[in-house]
Amino acid sequence: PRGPAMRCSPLNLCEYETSKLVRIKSVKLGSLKWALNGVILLVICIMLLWNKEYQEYDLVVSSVTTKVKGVAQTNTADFGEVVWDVVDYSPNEEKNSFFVATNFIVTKKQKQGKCPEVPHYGTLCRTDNDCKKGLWDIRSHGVQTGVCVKFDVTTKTCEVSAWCPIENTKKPPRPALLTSAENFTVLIKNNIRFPAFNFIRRNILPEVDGNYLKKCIYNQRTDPYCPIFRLGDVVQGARENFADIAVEGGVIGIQINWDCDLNRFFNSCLPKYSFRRLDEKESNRTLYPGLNFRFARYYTENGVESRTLYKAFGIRFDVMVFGKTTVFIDWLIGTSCYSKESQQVYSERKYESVQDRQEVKHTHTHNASLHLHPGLLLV
Ligand SMILES: Nc1ncnc2c1ncn2[C@@H]1O[C@H](COP(=O)(O)OP(=O)(O)OP(=O)(O)O)[C@@H](O)[C@H]1O
Repeated sequence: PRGPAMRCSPLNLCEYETSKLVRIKSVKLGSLKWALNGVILLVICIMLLWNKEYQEYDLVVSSVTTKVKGVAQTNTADFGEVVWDVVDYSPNEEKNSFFVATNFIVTKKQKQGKCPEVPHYGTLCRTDNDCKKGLWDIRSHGVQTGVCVKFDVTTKTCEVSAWCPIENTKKPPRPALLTSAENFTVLIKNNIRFPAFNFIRRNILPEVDGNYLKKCIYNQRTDPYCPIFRLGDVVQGARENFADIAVEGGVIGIQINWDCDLNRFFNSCLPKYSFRRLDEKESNRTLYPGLNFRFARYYTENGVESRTLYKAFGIRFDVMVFGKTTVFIDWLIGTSCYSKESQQVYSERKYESVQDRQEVKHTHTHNASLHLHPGLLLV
C-alpha cells in the first residue's frame, strides 16, 4: 500500500508497489472456482489415461540357446542303411538360430586328381583347342588342364584338376532323405531381462516341475509353456508342409513374445509362442528357392587324403524374442504405494533446498560472533 509519507520525489523514486489479493467470501463464486479446477483436473486425468502416460515402458534384453534331439534311419541304393543323429544333421550352433538338415546330395570318395568338368556353359569341348590350361571361373569345380576329355558317351568337357569325382547331381532327392526329421524335438532356453526394472525371467517357468519337462511337448492349447517343440508342429504352426519344405530347405521363425505387466495388481509375465515361414514359400515361382550349403568330412584311404562331400538342404529355425513391459510411473507409485520413508528419499533427490541469501547472511553474522569458521556454515 502506498502512503503519502513514502513519496519523496516527483519521479516516485521512493515508491514500492505490491499486488493485493481480495478474498471474496461467496458460496457461489467459491463453488464455481472449485468446479473449474475439478474439470481441468479431470481433463488432465483423461488425457493421461488415454495416452497411457501413467505407465513406464522397457524393452526386453534376451539370450537364446537351443538343443535338438532325435535320430533317423535312411536306406538308399547308394549308401545302404545309415543312422543319422544330431551331430550329423545339425552341424553348427548359431546365435539365436539352429539348422536341421533334411536332405543331402552326397559325393563319396573324392580325391585330388584330374577328371572331366561337369557340363555347363563354357566347359563343353570338341578338341583340346577349346580348353585353356589354368582357366577357371566362378562356377568351375577345378582348374582346366588344357585337355578335352569324354564326360559320357555323348559329351566331352574340358579336364580339370579338382577333387574328383566332381559332384554331379543338380536336384536334391524327392522325397527328402530325412523327412522323419519332423519328429525331432528342440529344447529352447530363453532368458529375458527388463533392465530398467531389473526384472529377469526364463521360458522354463519356476512353477514347472522336472517330471513334466521330461515328457512334455509344446502344444498351443494343452501345453503352452512347455519349452520343448516337435519340429513338425513348428512347421505346421507356420502353415507349411514339412515333407515339402524338407526337400529344398527354408527358414522358419519361432517368435517368443513376452508381454509383461509388472504392475502391482496384475503382475503377469509369460511367453507366447508363434511360428511363421520367413523365406519365400512359393518355390516354383521363385528363382533359387530353399536353403543349402556344402561341407565335407575328411579321412585318409591308403595314405591318400580323401573326403565325402555333402550338399545339405535343410530348415533354419530363427528364434526371435520380442517383449515390452509396463509399470506405473513414479508419481503414481509415490503417492499411493510407497512408504513415507521412500517418499522422503525420492523427494530429497527430486528437490534441491536452497537457503534464502538474506537469512544465510544473518546466520553467518550470528555464528561469527560465536567464533565459528564461516566456511562450515555454507556446507
Ligand atoms: N530337444 C530336446 N528334446 C527333449 N528333451 C531335451 C531336448 N534337449 C534337451 N533335453 C533334455 O532337457 C534336459 C536339459 O537339457 P540340457 O541340455 O540343459 O542338459 P544335458 O544334461 O546337458 O542334456 P543331454 O541329455 O543332452 O546330455 C535334459 O534332460 C535333456 O536330456
